Amino acid sequence: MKVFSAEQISKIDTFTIEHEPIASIDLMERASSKIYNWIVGKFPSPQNCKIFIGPGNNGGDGLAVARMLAEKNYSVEVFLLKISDKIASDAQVNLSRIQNKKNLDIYELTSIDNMPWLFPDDIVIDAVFGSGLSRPLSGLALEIVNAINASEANVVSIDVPSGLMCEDNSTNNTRGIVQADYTLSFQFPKLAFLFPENAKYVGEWEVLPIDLHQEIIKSELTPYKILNREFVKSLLMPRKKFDHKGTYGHGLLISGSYGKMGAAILASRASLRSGIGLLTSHIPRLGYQIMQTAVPETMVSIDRSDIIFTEFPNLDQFKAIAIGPGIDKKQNSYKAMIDLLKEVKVPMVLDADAINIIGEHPELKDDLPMGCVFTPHMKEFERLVGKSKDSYTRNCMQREFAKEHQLTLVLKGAYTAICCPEGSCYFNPTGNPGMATAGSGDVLTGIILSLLSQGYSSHVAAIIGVYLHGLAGDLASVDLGIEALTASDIIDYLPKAWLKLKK
Ligand SMILES: NC(=O)C1=CN([C@@H]2O[C@H](COP(=O)(O)OP(=O)(O)OC[C@H]3O[C@@H](n4cnc5c(N)ncnc54)[C@H](OP(=O)(O)O)[C@@H]3O)[C@@H](O)[C@H]2O)[C@@H](O)CC1
Ligand SMILES: Nc1ncnc2c1ncn2[C@@H]1O[C@H](COP(=O)(O)OP(=O)(O)O)[C@@H](O)[C@H]1O
Ligand SMILES: [K+]
Repeated sequence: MKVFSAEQISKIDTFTIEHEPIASIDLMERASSKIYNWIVGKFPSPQNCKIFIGPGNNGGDGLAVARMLAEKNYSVEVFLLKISDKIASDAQVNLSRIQNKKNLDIYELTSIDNMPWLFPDDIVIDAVFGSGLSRPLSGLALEIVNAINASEANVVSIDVPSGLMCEDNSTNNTRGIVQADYTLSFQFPKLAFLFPENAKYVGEWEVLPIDLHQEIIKSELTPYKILNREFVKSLLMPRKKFDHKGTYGHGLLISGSYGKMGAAILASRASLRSGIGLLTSHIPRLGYQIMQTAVPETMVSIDRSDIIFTEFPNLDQFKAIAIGPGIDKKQNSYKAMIDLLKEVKVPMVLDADAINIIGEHPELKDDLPMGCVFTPHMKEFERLVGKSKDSYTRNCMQREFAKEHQLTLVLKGAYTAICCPEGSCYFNPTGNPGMATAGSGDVLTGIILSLLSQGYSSHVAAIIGVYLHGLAGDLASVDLGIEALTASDIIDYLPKAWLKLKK
């Protein structure tokens, strides 16, 4: 699913009106009826609805929803915010359509002193500002938003929580944004919904399709997309009857150190559960018996060091290499990394301490081989790329870094973002907070190594890997719950995740 900017959404809106064609008031009616249906589905018995209306088309939607709910015997109070002399023309039409309606009262809000009391079981519908917000809230709008946030009512925001910019909130007034329980976004999610600091404003969000014109949706370009199963499935390469293990490549996994052999085992097991032909796990000497016992399917390459990574085997035989899970960042490991980066000629995944080593020795960024995939979590990202004060800025830095160094940069978390060398950014919808547990990142590294070894290109391996990893976590959480989930469970559910992805 594409994620467009507010400016693009307005363009798509205009194109739809001209080319469907449909009158703008009828498009507003179509959009509003989707909101109405959702509200009636969520709150089926008629309740008190307090609807706050701004001067633009978002307010127009709120007025149309008010009429529909009143006709369904909900008790509706409409509050018109007097913050502008202008009112959008379709909003004006919808205002005239609710005059003298049964179950519906209209009030003008000229000052915060007229603010109604909001009861916990009220449904507050926030139709103050949508995608046309042009500046941070101030004055009456700000006071009303604060009063809504101070209440315990159920808050449903139409299209966007009022006060939230659709993309960049780096200079916004964060105290002037509605904290919705539910946000119902027309046709597409907004980029801002995918950033952690905005979760408290957006609440649970849903996309309501309103049949905007497919032609422009297809042709309009955006760097931002949210992954879905159909797209990820379309990237899979079929396995053929006469394929053999050589077909699916030989991967080298450099992982583990004293006290962190578990990372090596998790990554190795995940790799083998993701279709790799042959796997060699390079580990410090102390891990030999552990690895041979825990993961009999892998071959083992032993470092001369008992406890850390200091050397690597001949690389000629490997189709892809992963380095990082549990390796630590001792001086000799850093030295071995320098040599490794010089010698590698195949795609490579760098995770955990491999990223930290590069963060501490930025000159290594100039030696990165083609086709690298980096998989940092937030802290590792900061060490590699730098600090940022908000997620939008971080995402811009991420895209820039991927372009500058021609690599795939995966920033892990909820809605993991995968930035590709040519500038696109995919957000992953699978996964859950149960995966916020030790070792789950090691599992992802193993999966991506496996896909690279099978011949998937770097960004495709990252996309499939991240989606599959989250899907396995989701399937595991259905059976096991969130609290008890471990990284090993994610591996155990990879078979089911593959089946579900290919279904
Ligand atoms: N996507 C679609 O296809 C469809 C979209 N639809 C709906 O349209 C919505 C977008 O409508 P919209 O463009 O009229 O903008 P909206 O957010 O209502 O407000 C703009 C007004 O607010 C004002 N204003 C802005 N910031 C302000 C501030 N801080 N403080 C005070 N005032 C401020 C601004 O004034 P100005 O910036 O010019 O001073 C202008 O008057 C969209 O979210 C969705 O709900 C559906 O109806 C149909 C299909
Ligand atoms: N709340 C969440 N929602 C979705 N995925 C999550 C969530 N928390 C963590 N994850 C996923 O779990 C993995 C955690 O990786 P990481 O932090 O590197 O763990 P570790 O270092 O312990 O292996 C990432 O793939 C991340 O996307
Ligand atoms: K709104």
